[in-house]
Amino acid sequence: MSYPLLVVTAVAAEAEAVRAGADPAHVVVEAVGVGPAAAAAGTARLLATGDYRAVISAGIAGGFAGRAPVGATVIGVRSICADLGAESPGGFLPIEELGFGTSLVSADPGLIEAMTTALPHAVTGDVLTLSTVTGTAATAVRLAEAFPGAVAEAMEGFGVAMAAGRTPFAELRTISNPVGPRDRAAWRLKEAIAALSTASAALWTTCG
Ligand SMILES: O=C(O)c1cccc(C(=O)CC[C@H]2O[C@@H](n3cnc4c(=O)[nH]cnc43)[C@H](O)[C@@H]2O)c1
Repeated sequence: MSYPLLVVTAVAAEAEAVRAGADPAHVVVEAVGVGPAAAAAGTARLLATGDYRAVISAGIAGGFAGRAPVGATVIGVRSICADLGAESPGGFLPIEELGFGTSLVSADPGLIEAMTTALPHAVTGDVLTLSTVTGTAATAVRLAEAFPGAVAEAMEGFGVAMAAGRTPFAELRTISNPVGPRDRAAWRLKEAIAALSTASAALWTTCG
């Protein structure tokens, strides 16, 4: 028998949605906190204390205009830490240009294939990880231009991916709000959580 799949979320509401329809013998779901540091620390702790065949970072996210609308399901092919680097007079310098490693983790191709088969209507693309949620149109435009493959932004994927190391990794998101001017009251939390539950249940039929 193979090891279970580990799904890491930020908050309990996301974990409950992901658990829907999952067999706990095959899928373990844990909420570890908001942001890349909490995500990395929580994932590392879980991987050090149990055996898992793969790790998925799952939850809600902001969607880039014209790429992932509110209510969409997103499969992250790459998780990119968009604010890891340095400012310079000429603009943002990613960590790669500083010579200190990587800001990008590619998802496991086998997981992506299984997820796109289970979720044929999902949007596939890069998911940005940010410690600060985008709250202005100017930042949304800057990020969309700097990351043409980015369809969504959230706060945990890259942290989970870095902790996963050689364990196969992927990111699953459902869109609660557009990336742009902050309007927390307009976030479609209920709809995004429902979409996360539906997507997860579909996923467990093939990946669970
Ligand atoms: O208040 C609630 O009921 C509730 C239920 C589920 C989730 C939440 C959250 O606040 C989760 C925070 C989580 O959301 C991700 N997220 C969502 N939109 C964005 C965004 O535009 N930019 C960055 N992150 C976003 C993020 O991963 C947070 O961990 C509340």
